[in-house]
Formats: sequence, C-alpha cells, structure tokens
Amino acid sequence: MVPFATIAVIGLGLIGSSIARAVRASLPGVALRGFDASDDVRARAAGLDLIDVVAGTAAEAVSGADLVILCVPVGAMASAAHAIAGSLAPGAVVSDVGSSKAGVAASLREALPGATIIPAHPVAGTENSGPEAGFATLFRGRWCILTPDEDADAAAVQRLSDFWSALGAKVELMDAPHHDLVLAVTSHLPHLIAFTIVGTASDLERVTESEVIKYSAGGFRDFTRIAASNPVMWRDIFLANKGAVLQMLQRFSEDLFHLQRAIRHDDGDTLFDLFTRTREIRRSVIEQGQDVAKADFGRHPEEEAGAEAGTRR
Ligand SMILES: NC(=O)C1=CN([C@@H]2O[C@H](COP(=O)(O)OP(=O)(O)OC[C@H]3O[C@@H](n4cnc5c(N)ncnc54)[C@H](O)[C@@H]3O)[C@@H](O)[C@H]2O)C=CC1
Ligand SMILES: O=C(O)C(=O)Cc1ccc(O)cc1
Repeated sequence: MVPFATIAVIGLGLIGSSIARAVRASLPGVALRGFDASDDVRARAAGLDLIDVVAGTAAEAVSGADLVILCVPVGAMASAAHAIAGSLAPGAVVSDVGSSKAGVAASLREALPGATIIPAHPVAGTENSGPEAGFATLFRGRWCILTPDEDADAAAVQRLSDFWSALGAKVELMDAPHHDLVLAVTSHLPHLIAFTIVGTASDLERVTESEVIKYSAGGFRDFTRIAASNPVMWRDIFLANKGAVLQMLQRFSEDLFHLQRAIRHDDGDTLFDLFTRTREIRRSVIEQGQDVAKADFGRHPEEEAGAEAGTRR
C-alpha cells in the first residue's frame, strides 16, 4: 500500500530532489508537487522534470498534499512552515529532513499549531547542493531517524516510517534531544574539525607557497571533501545545535590536549593504544556498513562511474 498519494517537497536542493527522484523510482503513481524560494532553482527543477508540478508559492505546492516535507536549511524551517500555515490539506502529515531536530521541531510546532508534525532526519547526504546533485539511491541502506513527540499520532508515525522504508532507508525512532547529542558527535563535530583543518592549512599555505595543495594526496584530501559542504546549511546546523556541539567540543578539546601532552612527553604508549583502538573502530564501522556499501553508498551515480574508471575524488 502506498503510504501517501500526493507529496509536496519544499526546497528542491540535494535532499528535496533526491526524495523526488526516489519517489519516482520506488513509488510510481504518487503525485509530486514542489516549491523552492529561489527562482533559479525552481526553473532548474522544472528543466530536470523532477516533479509533476513546480508551484509558484509554497502555499500552492502543499494544496491537496497528504505529506509535506520541508527540505530547506534548518535556519529557514520556521519561515518555510509559516509560508504553508493555513494551506495544509486536512489530516496532512508535515515532516522535515533537518540535520538537527529539537529546535526545528519547536519552530514547526509554533508555526503550525494543530498540524500533525513528525520530524525526520535521513542520515545520508554528500558535500554537494542543488537539484542537479540529487540521486534516487541516496537513502538506500541508510538510516532515517524519526523524532516524534511522545504524544504523536502513532498511525502518522507508521505511515512516515513506511514512506522512508519504501525509499530504501532503515528507520529508527529517537527523542529529539538524544538525536541532537548523537549527531553532534557523529556528524557535526567531524564537519567542524574538517572546516578547521582546511582553514588552518589554507592560512599556512601563504607561508608554504602552495605545498598544501601539492601534497594533498594524504589525509588532508579527505578533509577537503567534507569542508566543501554547503556553508549556509552548516552555519545553520551549528547555530541550531549549539548546546550539544559545545558539549562535545569541550570533551574533544580535552582529548586533543591529552594527545598534545603525550607527543610532548614522548609517551608513545598513549599514542599507540589510541590508534590501535581507533583502527578497530574503523573495522567495525566497515563490517556494519557492508550491506550499505553494496548499495551505491553515498555516491552520485556519475561519481561512481568516475571512481570505477580510476578517477580520484
Ligand atoms: N546535504 C546533506 O548532506 C544533508 C542535508 N540534510 C538537511 O536537509 C536540508 C536541505 O539540505 P540540502 O538539500 O543539502 O540543501 P540545498 O542547498 O541543496 O537545498 C536547499 C534548498 O532550499 C531552498 N530554500 C531555502 N529557504 C527556503 C524557503 N524558505 N522556502 C523554500 N525553499 C527554500 C534553497 O533555495 C535550496 O534550493 C537541510 O536542513 C539539511 O540540514 C539532511 C541530511 C543530509
Ligand atoms: O557528506 C557527508 O559525508 C555527510 O556526512 C553528509 C551528511 C550531512 C549532513 C547530514 O545531516 C547527514 C549527512
């Protein structure tokens, strides 16, 4: 059974366009409507034929939709929700894909009193943005975390869970503050570290005269992919998940200081023990992700073809 008959996607960038493509691929027959605040993105989305109707306003996009998914940066969720207030079909489920959850949920509740709101976070993405960057297999084998309130409509939670499962995602339920703490460690802090190291290296480059770029085949190259992520999106995530990120950053700084001491005092055992432990963690991450790796894990199909032809990312 198709969980929703008409889906409205607000924000037609990487995630919104990937949802549209995945719905077309996995739920044929579902009507797709959409809107983006950018005239240029709306025109490009229409050119890519991602959805059935590219509406001229958010209110028009959601009319008649039984599922509305807000796919805008977390700092724009409140204004996107206000723009659809009063235009939702009776019984419509409103969801979002924001990377942080507690603050977004509060602003959706404030903008849409009485609406059925079930927040979600597909933990799948890339460093790219815009409607061209999306692809239908993005969510396959990846987690989608739903963070419904305790008193949320259980039938609506089930329908949204069925929707994400139909797109190939593995669904998990969590409370929003716990989600924000977990993602601060697994996603937000690693991004902050990448932004920092690439920024530091770029400052040093003025001293070393382009050696940073020249010798960037090492670990630095991997950091540059993450550090190329969308600046608006990440600015908003750090401001929205401030408490959890600062808490994790405090712990990280203490651990970094501990390593700094070990290096200064020639304490090789401390370094060796940590690196042995982290090597094991990588192995278990790979083992747990085996099924995912086989499912075009996190790569645009064109990138996949490039990688197979030996092109380095
Ligand atoms: N990029 C990623 O890897 C992931 C992103 N997310 C979350 O998904 C959301 C969207 O991110 P992306 O698709 O990557 O960004 P994107 O930049 O590719 O697309 C966002 C789109 O939203 C539009 N927009 C901004 N404000 C709007 C408004 N008020 N009304 C209508 N449209 C508006 C922009 O014009 C843009 O086209 C963010 O909340 C992000 O935290 C979640 C998982 C992964
Ligand atoms: O590109 C990567 O490695 C990512 O980590 C993508 C990503 C970004 C934000 C999310 O909330 C979830 C996934």
